[in-house]
Amino acid sequence: MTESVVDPHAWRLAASATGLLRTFNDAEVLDAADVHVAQRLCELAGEDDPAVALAVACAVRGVRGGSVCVDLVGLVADPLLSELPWPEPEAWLDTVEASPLSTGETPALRVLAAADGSRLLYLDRYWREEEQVCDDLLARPAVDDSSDPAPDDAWLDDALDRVFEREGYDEQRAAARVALRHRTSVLTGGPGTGKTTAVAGLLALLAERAELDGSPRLRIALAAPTGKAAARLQEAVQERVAALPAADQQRLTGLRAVTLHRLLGPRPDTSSRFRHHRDNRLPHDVVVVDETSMVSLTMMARLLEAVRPTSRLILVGDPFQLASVEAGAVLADLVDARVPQQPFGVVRLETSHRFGHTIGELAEAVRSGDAERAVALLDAGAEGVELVAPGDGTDSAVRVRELVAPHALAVLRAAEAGRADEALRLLDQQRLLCAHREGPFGVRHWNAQVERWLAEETGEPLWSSSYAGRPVLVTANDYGLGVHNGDVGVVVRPPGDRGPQALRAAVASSGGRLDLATSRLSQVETMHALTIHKSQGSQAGTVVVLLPPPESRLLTRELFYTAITRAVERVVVVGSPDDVRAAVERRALRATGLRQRLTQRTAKHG
Ligand SMILES: Nc1ncnc2c1ncn2[C@@H]1O[C@H](COP(=O)(O)OP(=O)(O)OP(=O)(O)O)[C@@H](O)[C@H]1O
Repeated sequence: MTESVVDPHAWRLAASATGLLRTFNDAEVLDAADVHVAQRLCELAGEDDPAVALAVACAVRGVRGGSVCVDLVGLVADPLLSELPWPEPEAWLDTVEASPLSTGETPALRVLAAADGSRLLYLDRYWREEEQVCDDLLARPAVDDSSDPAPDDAWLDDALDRVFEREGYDEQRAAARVALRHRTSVLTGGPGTGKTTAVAGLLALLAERAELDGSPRLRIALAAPTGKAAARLQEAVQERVAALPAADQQRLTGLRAVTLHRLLGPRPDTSSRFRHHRDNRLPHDVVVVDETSMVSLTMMARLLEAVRPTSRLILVGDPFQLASVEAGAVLADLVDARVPQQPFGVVRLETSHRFGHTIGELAEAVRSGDAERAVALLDAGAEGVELVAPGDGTDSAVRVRELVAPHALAVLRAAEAGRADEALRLLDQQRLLCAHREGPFGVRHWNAQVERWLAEETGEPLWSSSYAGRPVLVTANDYGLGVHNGDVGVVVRPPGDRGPQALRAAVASSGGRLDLATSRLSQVETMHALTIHKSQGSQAGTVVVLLPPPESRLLTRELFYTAITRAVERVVVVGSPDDVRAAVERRALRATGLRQRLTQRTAKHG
């Protein structure tokens, strides 16, 4: 074994940092990148006050963590950071507001004075994008102000009964009524609450309404932030549409889902602008966006400027799941904004139709932050949930092996025998999820561990990194091959062929099973274990979640909720009750000002 000679923290140290920036960089509150951006901006504006440089660095740090702004007063009050020599926050903000960085012709810093008296500090780009999202949302007319006829009640009752079964679909019927009344609607709900079913029914109603009005056939866009999510949306919508009466199916033929990037039209010269924008709007009458929690502020700004004000925009998602990789939490902001004038409709579907009762209760306890209830449910070990805690009589590692190794072995046996469909089906029966990539609780460690177990069980070492039975996760879209980032597959030995070159990859793509030479799939990772982030949007029969110890800052309530809600039938949490409590109590909250802006602006005009 060779020791790593690279200090993992070295890249975080900014050699040029002095004074306050140095202190905060040494304390690992600021990264080298935060320091460098702050130094550069201050230099350009001729600002030499170290407190202003610290404020800029904190704003950059916020964006790195997914926030679009920073509440300096809240940051100073953070008990974990209380040892640091913070400036007095209110005076600090006054200094920042008076700085040439804020007062210049093209200010780099902006401060939003919220109605609750707080002041939020922004880098200019995010301030403008948030302002634009707020403006564009409020500029979209509510349906009642348009020339559309209000949906006639008698027609609507009949139509709702036709597209949603009479029994058990009241939530969806109510959601469709709200969405029909608004140009912009936000349709939220946890996993399996029937959001896609509601969307399919709603589209059928809109298509029929257009026909009754003598309008041309509706142009409908279906989009999602990632290729995988778009593929799932298409599959789910097609499935739900196929369950509608024939006339509705006719009106909704040929629906295709694409990524938001594709919808907006990528441009070869820039990755931040698109072919469709304010002066070249999208042609669609209805735009449905799924997995909206994963849409960043920047992407939402691009979308809203491209959608025609008169078209319908339906934003679908679960605001409690992980937010976008880039900064912003637009869906959560829209749901939480207290907007008196209702410029958009917000509906939440509550009843999950996917998983067992106890998983639903556990998910709800985690979502609402009730750590003791979550621990009690897991401890009771009722139908569908199990806690594997250290020191409860069984060795956790033994229990994890009991759960994981037979499943990996079953996949391997099917793959060795060339039974690709069976191997893929088995793969979806179970997932091992980790919060981390590296370290003893990380994906890399557990992938190697499962491979060791497989070698022990079969008595044959796995000589190569590609072997029959290797589960793989596709990590990049390849439109030529028809695979998407997030698709899963298994390496399979074709029946009767023992040659080492013969291995094929069976991939479960949205268009069905693909059979590819393993050499053509370059962007894949072994998937005996998967990060919770990458599992977002997928499901498995049983989910085994490995909790890191409480001091891990990665495992948050939102991450834990996402992990649990991947399970259809059973959740096994491996960790102590204290690990569970720590996960439920730690929030991945993002600072944004959109809800304040929306509330303030609608109150002003109300
Ligand atoms: N009201 C209902 N009564 C019974 N089953 C329903 C109802 N609504 C939806 N379902 C079923 O529940 C499952 C999940 O529905 P759907 O895919 O519409 O949910 P979703 O919220 O879009 O899920 P996802 O978590 O994938 O976003 C489907 O099998 C669907 O047929």
